[in-house]
Amino acid sequence: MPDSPHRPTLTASPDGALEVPTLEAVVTLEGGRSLAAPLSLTPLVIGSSPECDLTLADARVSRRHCELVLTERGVMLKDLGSKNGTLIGDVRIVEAQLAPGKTATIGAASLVVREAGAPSILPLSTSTRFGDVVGSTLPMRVLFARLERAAVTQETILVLGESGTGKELIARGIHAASPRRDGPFMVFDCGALSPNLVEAELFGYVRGAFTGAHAARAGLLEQAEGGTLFLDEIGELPLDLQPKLLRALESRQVRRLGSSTYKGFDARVVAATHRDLAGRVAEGAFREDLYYRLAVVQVVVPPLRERREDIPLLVQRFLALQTPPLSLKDLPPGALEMLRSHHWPGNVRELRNTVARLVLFPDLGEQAILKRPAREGEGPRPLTALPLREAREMAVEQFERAYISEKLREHGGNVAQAADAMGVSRQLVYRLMERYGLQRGN
Ligand SMILES: Nc1ncnc2c1ncn2[C@@H]1O[C@H](COP(=O)(O)OP(=O)(O)OP(=O)(O)O)[C@@H](O)[C@H]1O
Repeated sequence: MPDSPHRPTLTASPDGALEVPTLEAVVTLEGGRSLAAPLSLTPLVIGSSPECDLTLADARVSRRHCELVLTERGVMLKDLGSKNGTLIGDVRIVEAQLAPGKTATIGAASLVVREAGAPSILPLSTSTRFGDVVGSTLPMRVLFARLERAAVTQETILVLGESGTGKELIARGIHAASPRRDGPFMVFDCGALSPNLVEAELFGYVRGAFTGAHAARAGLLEQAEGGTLFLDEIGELPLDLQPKLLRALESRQVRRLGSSTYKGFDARVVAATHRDLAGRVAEGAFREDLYYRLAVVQVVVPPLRERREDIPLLVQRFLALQTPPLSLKDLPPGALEMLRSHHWPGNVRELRNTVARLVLFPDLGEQAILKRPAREGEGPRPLTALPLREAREMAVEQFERAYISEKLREHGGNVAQAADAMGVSRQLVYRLMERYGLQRGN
């Protein structure tokens, strides 16, 4: 099929559906052989690693070299920090539009996008929110439509997306939109505890099951009876516990630690991770059978930089939550533009914190975005200007940042030792370091 003369983008039809052009990425290798893969709303990763969507056996191609994704702005090509770069013409790009017919170069291979059939139609939510999750861009409304349908069922849902994109908020939204809304909503971070504690926490134990088990205790699967259990960072679940969780999900029964009998439970599981779980399966770090069991419905939350048009709506929401409620006109001049143009590696969480800082310190300007420890004088007094929930979250963040920095310093930057001293897993420390922009030497 010939390349379309127009730029292929996503278009919403008046009846609330999204028309998605059917496109494929075609890579032509040095010897003339070509490989093709379909493009969708989720990124297509190209690289030399076998877990990529398109694998190129070329020494000049990095393991995860670049990715292509269909957006409202057209097909976007993004370099993933490759060693030898992704080029359009002679220009090494970080992120650029790849119009049909234009050629990009990766190692010795060329990459083009072409139409591969009639457009398909995806359901699109008519709402710009799902629970407390707000978003008006097309990928978010496609996501909301899937969530609306899946929430009312009993199916397990796997939520994928970078840190701070709102995965936990989505899980809360699923619970609130489900027939289980009057039951409990419980959260468990699979990477926060040491492996033996994870098992006791999830499955429970009988009295005397281990030293310190003075009384029997129900695990979270039982505690979430009639409600929803949100398993955050499921990718960190220790490998040896994975068959046990799979068995529990399939049989709807748990066996407490130290017990020989199984007991039924009635909790719906929503799991999330910021990791590429399929990649973890390929590496052997996550069991394939559990992955498929969890991903009965799989949704991907796009990073904020891929839906910048949502920024004003999100900012509006965070301002409206202030006491007294504020609006966009209360922001310092130029602030919205500055917020729109930032890259947001910490996604919506970083945006929310930046808005809170701008409200507290309107003179900060661009500095409001910088990740830095709180300055002298940015203590408890101004936090009272925020609503309780946000003030509490900011206080916790300030505390965690200072606490982790201090522990890392005490242990000469050794994450394993610092994690031991804090009584948490190494993965959690790495995650928090990433969240707060901390380095071992900070
Ligand atoms: N679309 C959204 N609308 C409104 N608030 C949002 C949205 N997305 C995220 N937030 C807010 O951003 C913050 C981070 O969201 P959340 O904790 O759900 O992210 P996450 O993806 O689970 O992060 P992590 O992977 O680090 O656990 C929360 O305060 C949440 O309320």
